[in-house]
Amino acid sequence: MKKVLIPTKLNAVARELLKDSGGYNVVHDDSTELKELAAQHPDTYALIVRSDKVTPEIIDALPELKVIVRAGAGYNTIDIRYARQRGVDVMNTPGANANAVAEEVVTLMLADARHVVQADVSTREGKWEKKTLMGRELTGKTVGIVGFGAIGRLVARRLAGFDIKLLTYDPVLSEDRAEEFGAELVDLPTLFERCDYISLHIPENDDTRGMINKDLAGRMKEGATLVNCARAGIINEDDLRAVKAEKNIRFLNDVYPKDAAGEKSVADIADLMMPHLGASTVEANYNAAKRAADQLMEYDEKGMSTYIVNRDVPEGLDEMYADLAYDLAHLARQWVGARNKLKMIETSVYGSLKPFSDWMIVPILAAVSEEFDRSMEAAAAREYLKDMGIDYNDRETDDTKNYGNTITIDLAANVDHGSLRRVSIRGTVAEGRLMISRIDDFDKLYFEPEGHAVFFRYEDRPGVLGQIGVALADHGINIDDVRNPHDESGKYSLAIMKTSSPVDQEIVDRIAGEIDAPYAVGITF
Ligand SMILES: NC(=O)c1ccc[n+]([C@@H]2O[C@H](COP(=O)([O-])OP(=O)(O)OC[C@H]3O[C@@H](n4cnc5c(N)ncnc54)[C@H](O)[C@@H]3O)[C@@H](O)[C@H]2O)c1
Ligand SMILES: O=C(O)CC[C@@H](O)C(=O)O
Repeated sequence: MKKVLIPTKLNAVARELLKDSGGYNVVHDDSTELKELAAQHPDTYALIVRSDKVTPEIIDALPELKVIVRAGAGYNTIDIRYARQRGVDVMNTPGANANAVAEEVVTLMLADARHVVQADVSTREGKWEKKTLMGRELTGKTVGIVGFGAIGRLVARRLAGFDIKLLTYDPVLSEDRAEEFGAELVDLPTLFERCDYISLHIPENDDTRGMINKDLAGRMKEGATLVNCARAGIINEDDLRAVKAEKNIRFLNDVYPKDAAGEKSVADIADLMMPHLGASTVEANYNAAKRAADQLMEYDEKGMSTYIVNRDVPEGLDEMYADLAYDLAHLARQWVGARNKLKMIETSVYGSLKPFSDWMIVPILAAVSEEFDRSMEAAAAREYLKDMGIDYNDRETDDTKNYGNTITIDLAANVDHGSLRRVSIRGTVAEGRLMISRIDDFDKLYFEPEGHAVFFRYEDRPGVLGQIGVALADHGINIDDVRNPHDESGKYSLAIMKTSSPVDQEIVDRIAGEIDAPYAVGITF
């Protein structure tokens, strides 16, 4: 029998279903540390967790481990890359607790608007504070939802009865799809400027960490409310602190860097705090537990699952080419504007990579969309593209061009006033290194996508490189490497500089303004 370890408070339905199937020996213990349990049960085959941290040490302590099931949505607590290295599949149960979170968001908004917590305390104290506890109504307000996935969409539906004006921002959402939910798709700054309530429903990852910064918080309306029932890391706490008092912002919070008792660093700026209770309803706990058990049994029956979030590259493909596709798409996404709505992806895959051209959409989509992970499947990627209204074309290629094993990725995204911004980037692997060989008309670049870099495309004239160098130096940024090719017409130049540290897009945009460069990107590979 396969041993399943459930080291967390999870509805007993998971344990019962697995036991009843006759194929599993289940250890369900929510009072012992995971580290200790791992030492006691080294023969564990499957681990079912909630927000428990699954580190390389835990994975190493379980040599028989084949699968980890996250009974929930966010899997930022699991080292999925290390799990892959160890041949361990990781699954989540997306959507199983979405309604619980959506209801928590509405609860927090209403509780704060009507001072429920203070009113209870003061009335119990014998006070009668009708004047100071004057509330506000949610009805008719403008609400912005950042991240229009399972939870974001449910928040929209649950709030519909309040006749709100709904705005949303999600880089992979089409206008039509947003409209189906009665939402207007806007860019992030607009959402922050126009909304009375803003609710965050995005995953925490390398791209979203610290995303809610001083610039965005500073755009909020006087007295507006920010709700975070997603992950703590997506808000730059100090930036929010800096603008909160000045703008009289309300901040309602469910999530923290660590899921544990003790002082909370946000306590001084949060107006309402919950101990990560978003998914903590009887119903959600049941749904997530049942889904975890069902998915595990289905995985064992079929030997695979569409819920795996850390799938590997296909057999026969050198993983470096998957990394190449990812890096090319990552740069292309910044080039067309990371926040602009993506409309089209086209690829040309040459040489021995051709058999994998279909699959390449996986790392490409992972690079351009936060919602997609490199471990997901190509079929899911195509489904996703359809859902998001993104055209995808894997072009016929002609090997007489002698491009060797190269990949070209073209992206197009909507910019302001409905026009499209396009870019075409080609790359290869040479001498065991990733190489970007072409960006639009700038050929033979042989630039290694590694570390931090800035790109400026401008009309060629003397002195521009110096200007960029001085501007970067003003911010304490050193230049490690410079390329400065001309395009085919000789009219435009591309300044590519590797830098000693990351360069904020804000600084890049400022320099771009100074040197009149319409295309300017700061990137970390
Ligand atoms: N408080 C809780 O208890 C609780 C419970 C469940 C989930 N969560 C958190 O909420 C997150 C969202 O959950 P979900 O089930 O809706 O996930 P989901 O994958 O269905 O939706 C996430 C959405 O965010 C969008 N997105 C990604 N990056 C973005 C960005 N930079 N800007 C705007 N949108 C972006 C994606 O395109 C996607 O549509 C989870 O990742 C998890 O961290 C918290
Ligand atoms: O399991 C929990 O209680 C929290 C889960 C939630 O944050 C999730 O990402 O699904």
